[in-house]
Parts: sequence; C-alpha cells; structure tokens
Amino acid sequence: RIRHYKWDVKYEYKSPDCVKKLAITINGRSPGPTILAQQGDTIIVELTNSLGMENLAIHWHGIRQIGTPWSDGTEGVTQCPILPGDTFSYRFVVDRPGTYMYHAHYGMQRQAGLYGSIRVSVPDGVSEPFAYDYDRSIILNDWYHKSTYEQAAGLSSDPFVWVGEPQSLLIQGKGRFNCSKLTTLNLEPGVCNATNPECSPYTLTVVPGKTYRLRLTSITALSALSFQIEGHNMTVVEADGHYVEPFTVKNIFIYSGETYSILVKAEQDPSRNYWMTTSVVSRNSTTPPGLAHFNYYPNHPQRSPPTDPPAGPLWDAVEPRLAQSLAIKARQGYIYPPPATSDRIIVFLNTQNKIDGYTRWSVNNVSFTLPETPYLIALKESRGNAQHLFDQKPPPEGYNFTSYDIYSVANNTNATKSDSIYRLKFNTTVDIILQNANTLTNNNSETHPWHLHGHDFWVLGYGEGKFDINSDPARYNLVDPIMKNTVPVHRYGWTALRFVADNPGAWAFHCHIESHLYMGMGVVFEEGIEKVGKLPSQNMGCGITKGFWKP
Ligand SMILES: O=C1O[C@H]([C@@H](O)CO)C(O)=C1O
Repeated sequence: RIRHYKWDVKYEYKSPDCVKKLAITINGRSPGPTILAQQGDTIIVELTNSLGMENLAIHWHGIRQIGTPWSDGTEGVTQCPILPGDTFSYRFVVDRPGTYMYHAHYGMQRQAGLYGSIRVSVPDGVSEPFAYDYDRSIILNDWYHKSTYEQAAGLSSDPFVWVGEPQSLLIQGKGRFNCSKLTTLNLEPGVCNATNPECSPYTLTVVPGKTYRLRLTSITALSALSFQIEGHNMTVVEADGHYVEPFTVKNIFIYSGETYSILVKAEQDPSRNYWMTTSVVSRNSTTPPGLAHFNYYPNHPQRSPPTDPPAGPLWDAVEPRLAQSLAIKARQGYIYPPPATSDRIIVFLNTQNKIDGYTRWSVNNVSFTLPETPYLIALKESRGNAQHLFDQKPPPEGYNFTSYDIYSVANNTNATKSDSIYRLKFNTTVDIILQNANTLTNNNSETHPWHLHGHDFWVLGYGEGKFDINSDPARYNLVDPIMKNTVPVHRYGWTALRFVADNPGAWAFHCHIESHLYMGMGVVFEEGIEKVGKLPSQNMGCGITKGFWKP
C-alpha cells in the first residue's frame, strides 16, 4: 500500500510551554502529523519548504532505507538541502513494524520543532507477542526559548557560548514554563501566557481496567530523560523496533533518538487523575520536570491530580541507568543472533576538544565536518572526481590505548577537523566500541546517545572505565542482544556494538545531541556504493553537481 503525504513546512508562532516563540511546523503543527503505516507500505512525503529563508531536510529515524539511501534525509551526507520554495519527494518502504520518528537533519533545525512519530504496525493476520487494548504515541522533547540561530552562532564562536540547559520539557508537544521567571528574556506583554490552551497539559485518557501500549520517543536536543507515571508500573516490550524480553520498571530512562513501547494497565483508584512526568538525568540541569495527566475516564482531563508530581530519579545516579541498559534483551522467539565474530573492530574515543580556539567534540581526535558535496553524490556522481571532494585519508581506527587517560582533561592539541569517512567492505561484520572520556571540565564525563543511520546494530555490552580489547569481548552478550539504532554511552564507560555492512549507501553515525553533532561528534560510513542505483536528480544541485546543469 502507498501512503501519500503532502507536507508544508514553515515558521509559525507557537507557545508549546506558554512562551511565544517561532517554531517550525508541518501543516501548522509541531509535533508534526504521525505517520501511521503497516509493514511493507511505501511512504511518500512530498515536502514543500516554505521556511522562506532556510534550507531543509528530514530524516526518517529508524527506517533503514534499504535500496533508497537517497531518501535518508541527511543533508550533506545523502542529499543537498531542500531550498526555500522547493518541493522534495521522499519515498521509502517501512519494512519492519515498530516505533520510529522523523525529524529535521539540517543544521540544528530539529530543535526548532520539526519532528513527529512514525508507527508501523504488523501486517494483517500477524500478532504481536503481547496484548494491549489501545496504542498511543508520546514524544518527549526539551525546549529552548532562544532561536536555533543564536544557539548555533554561540557554539561556533570563540569565545564559545554554550546553549545551556533547556527552559522546558515537553510531553507530546506541551510543557509549562513558569511565567514569573520570564524577567530578563523578553518583556513584551503576552509573550508568556499561562492560560494559552496550547500549553495546557497533555492528557492521556484511560479507561479503568484497560491496558495501554505507550510508544515513547525521545527527540530531545540535549537532555537524557526519565519518564514515570505516578502509581503505575510499566512493562518494557519494544525498543527501536525490536521486541524486548519484558521487564517491569517504575521509571524508564530514555535518551535522545531512542523509542520504547511500554505497557501500562489502568488499575489504580479510578476516581482521580495521576501525573505523568519526565525529568532530566545525567546533567545537573535547571530544567523543571515536564508534567502531563494520566486521566482516568470519566474524570475531567484537566483536573490536577491531588498529589504532588513524583520526583524523578537522582540526576547523577549512574547505576540505575546502566542497570536498565543491561536489562534490555531481545525477546525469546524473536532473537536475531549476531555473527559470532567480526571482520573489523573500530574504537571511537569520544572527547571534547579545543581546535584553533573553538570548542569541538571529536572521535579519535578528529572532529567531523560536512563536505560541500554530499557523500552519496560525491561517491556516485562525481564523474571520477571523488578524491577532490572530501579528505581521502582514512580516519583513525582507535586511539592511543596505553597512554590515554580517560579520567583526565585531555591535552589533545593534535586534534583536527576532517570530512574523511570510514569505508566498509560490503557485507562484512563491524564492531564499534564507543569509549567515553573526560570532557574539558575536570571530573566530568557526559552521556552520549549514538545513532546509526541505515542499520540496526546488536548491543553487545556496556562497561565502566576503559574498554580492554583483551578481556572485555569475553563479556559480550552473543546470545540474546537487543538490536537498536540508538544507544547511550554512559559516563566514563564504553558501549560495544556489532552490525553488518549490508546496506549500500553512505550513512551517518553520530551523537544525537543536537549541539554535539553540530560541534563535530559524528562519523560517516560508506559501504557497497557501487551497488547504489541511480540517484534522483532532486538530491543534487549543490557542491559539484551545481556545474552539471546546462541550459
Ligand atoms: O558541549 C558541551 O559544552 C558544555 C560544556 O562542556 C562547556 O561549556 C556542555 O555541557 C556540553 O555538553
């Protein structure tokens, strides 16, 4: 079946947390429309850029784009940006059931509000390994009052201006900023309006006794989150489109770019409402929790619960977060075991660096920059000129394991910027070890959610401290590891992944924190480029392809 959408993308004033701000909308909405599809459907999104003065690209996060690498929507990697006024047609197949998302992948545009849910159901006649009565999508997000322009300019300035903590957390696009705190930012009357219906709390109405599948998606710019429903347990059943061996928790940790399905039964006292809350973990954040109503029918949806919202977990407790990461296993009966060995092991040391006075993030001391010609085009359509279009020197496969101290501020004066890429032999098995380290601040290491385009990977293991190639692989879970497309690397820890390079194209792999990617925290993989079909001409028009057009 073909599902055809026509989307118009523009800036509009919105008040998602009661504070009026320019937000990017799709057909007037942020979050944008939910894509509802069935496994095997073809999705066509005809996207018109009505932003007026800004380019655009949309990434379909979690969709592998098998056979359509040009529809991945990653500006600079798989396509030229969509220019103001232009219409671009994304076409791809949703080949697996599960919970996914879409969002802007141009500059730091995602955090201006361009995002939404993708929900792919199983084909008719196929049943899922768990039961529920109702299915709902909930997107968690953080929200800044400053514009993307101010933030991006600060990040690429010397002296560096950090974006800081977000002002609000949004649950399904709604939050609530305390207007009395809006003193210095903007004093125009009407800028903060606590009675604006746009920022009335999100409510999920439940029928007593019924079970709800909540598809949680985090699309935060910065924050790692905990999500909890007062007085209710939740059973985790899906992660990034893969069934999880069920486990029950009181709160779930979710990192930017991840999705989870949880089952919640409405089995508490039905005479009242309950809080759903989300709060920041892993950063000592000033951002207040986001609040929503878990509304037992027939109570009024906007009636506040009689209790105080439950406090989330302590922001700096790493143990429970690591424990959740370790608890996520593939569901019995749905295990796709990884190949027993790999052909190549690449270690990615994550560091914060100063390069020419600018604050950057690096992988193995190389900070990523995008080339003028997107890689897919450079590799496919450069007519023999690819070597001039990006740095051909292969980027490093690891770091100096013996001498590098991950617990100290690095003296990485040798760090560089580069647009070189990792070229993977087609159909080989690749292991990636994400190694965390200290930032430029003493005694500080941050959590980074890494997202891979075009593939799912097996999560083989997590550990604390420095990964040891001689002993740690013995701890890998090769029996029932979950497959995901986004995974956290915890502070001062490592995360080991395995994937098969079987999807012809050029694929980004990066930290899903918007500012960190902007500051260079990513890499690109190429595999099987010779198997990629002819690129649609709509992907071109920048870099070397500018010269292809003849009147
Ligand atoms: O990239 C970042 O920069 C700041 C800080 O390290 C320097 O101000 C921060 O918290 C980040 O995550």
